[in-house]
Amino acid sequence: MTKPSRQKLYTEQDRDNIRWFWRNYLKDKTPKLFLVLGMILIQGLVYQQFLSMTESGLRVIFESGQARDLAMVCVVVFFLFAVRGLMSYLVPLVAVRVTNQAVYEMRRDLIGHLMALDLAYFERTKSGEIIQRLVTQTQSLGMFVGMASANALRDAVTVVIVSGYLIWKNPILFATAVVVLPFIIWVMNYVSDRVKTAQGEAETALGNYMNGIEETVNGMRTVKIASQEQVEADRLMTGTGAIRDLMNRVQITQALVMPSIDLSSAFVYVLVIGGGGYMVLSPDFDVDGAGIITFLLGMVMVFDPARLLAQFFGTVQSNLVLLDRIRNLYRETPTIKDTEGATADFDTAADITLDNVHFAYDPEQPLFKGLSMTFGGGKVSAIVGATGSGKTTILSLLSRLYDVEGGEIRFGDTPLRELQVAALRGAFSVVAQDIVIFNASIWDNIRYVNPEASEDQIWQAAEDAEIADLIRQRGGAPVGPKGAQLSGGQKQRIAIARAFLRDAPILLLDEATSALDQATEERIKSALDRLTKGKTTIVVAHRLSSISDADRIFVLEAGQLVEQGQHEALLAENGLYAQLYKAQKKGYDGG
Ligand SMILES: Nc1ncnc2c1ncn2[C@@H]1O[C@H](COP(=O)(O)OP(=O)(O)OP(=O)(O)O)[C@@H](O)[C@H]1O
Repeated sequence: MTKPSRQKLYTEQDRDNIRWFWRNYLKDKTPKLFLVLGMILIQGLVYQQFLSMTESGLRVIFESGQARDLAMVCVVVFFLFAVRGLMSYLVPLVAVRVTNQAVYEMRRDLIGHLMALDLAYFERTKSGEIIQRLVTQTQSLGMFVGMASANALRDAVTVVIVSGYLIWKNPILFATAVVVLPFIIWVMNYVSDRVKTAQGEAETALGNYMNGIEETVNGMRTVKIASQEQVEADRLMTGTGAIRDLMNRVQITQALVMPSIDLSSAFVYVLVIGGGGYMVLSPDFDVDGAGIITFLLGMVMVFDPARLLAQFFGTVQSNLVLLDRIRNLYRETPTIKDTEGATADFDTAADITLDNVHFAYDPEQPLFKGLSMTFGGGKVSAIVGATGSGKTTILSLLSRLYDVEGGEIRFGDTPLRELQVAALRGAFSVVAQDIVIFNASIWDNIRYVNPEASEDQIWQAAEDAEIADLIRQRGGAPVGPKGAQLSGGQKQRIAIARAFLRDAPILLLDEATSALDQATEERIKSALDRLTKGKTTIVVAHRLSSISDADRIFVLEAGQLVEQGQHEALLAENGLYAQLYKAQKKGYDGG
């Protein structure tokens, strides 16, 4: 039976992550890092010189030398510490810039990478997790790399230089003093190991917690109407509790470091005083009182940085976890991107054909198993069908929010995959079901799709979408997060105004007028007719009366095209379309 293997402290993955971090965020800062290193070396040397001066000073005292010599020693010691003080100021000054620049670059790259990822990634990843990476994890990691590492390096240099000096002065005494080293190493290993596991769990818990906050805040309307405030509060509190327990675990484990070091230092001092005292008293050793006092002082100087260094190694593990989490995001790669030789040049007025298209969100439940249909260029096509039949998905496939898994979509003769993604999407105006409204003025919300548009063009788009009066009323007031201060119909009119303003050659209208009252819909319809003129338009609508004059109507049922044709012909066929139409008509007539 094999022993369960202990988690390795530095896995190959960690090493790879560190190399990646170095290459991307530190390598170009090498001159600054060398500057920091140089200043840190000076700090270490100051301690060594201080020890040597102290020993001389003590000898002056013990061996009743000149008071002038003593004054000289005092001046030099003061000067040495002034130099160390200056370095202590300059090191963070440089290190802070390195840190903040690294955080900035990390965030810049993460944002860039995030923007390139497929929509599918955002549909399966909790937003809390993304926020956490962009906000807290990058910050902590940057702080660690910049400040914490500079401090650790200073401590390490101090430990090495002062220890080196002590070994040179008295190797036997030094050897006696370091017998506690294996114990310290064991404690550090134990702590690091546990911290690493707990930190990983704590990060996950924190991500869930942030996500919970996001969901609750966004869903506050539903939460309140359903009187679920307590349930939501409890859910968040469960997350908070988990974080508290995990952070306790991390920090309590880390707290083991200090007492073990204190205890070890006590051991060391006793050994040095006992052993050193014996050496002074014994004629076999050439050691005097000044030498021993200086040695003890040296040990004190080593212990503090050693203790900080030990603590630092505790935090290395948690930061390796953070580094891996951030790196993980880069392991997500976009699949929807320009293929080699992709063209921006295609006939936007051509027929759009779905040829034997296969697609599944979930491999277990394929949605389209060989769907074929052609949307006439410059014509109005409508897609109807029961909810969940795949109407919106067709629109998403046309704009390559997802890729088809089989078959092909073509614009004229050009396959969709051979088009540059940006050029393809630039050819569409979309009024989607889930309208995204930003917390800015209505005006800015409309302009979003075409920042270059002139004031007149924006007013015209607003007039066409019947939202101009509201702009005049509200002025520049922001509309609340996600447009919370607007009605559903007002949001829809902003979306329609955007479509007017964008004026792209292909128009996708997904339930574009569903939230409007019949009177407004009628008014907007004539504007929409103007908008769709000469454009390839694809309309998804539940209200069949709104699409009855479409050039072609496609009827979908569970991902399959069951009927197609014009309104009158479909009614005459007396199939699914006729059934849906009659049912709706009966509903409207109140019969
Ligand atoms: N992002 C997604 N991830 C997984 N499944 C999805 C996703 N979007 C839609 N689906 C599923 O795919 C099917 C088709 O969805 P689609 O939105 O295309 O339907 P629809 O006909 O537009 O419906 P509705 O009329 O309700 O808007 C549904 O069963 C839906 O649950």
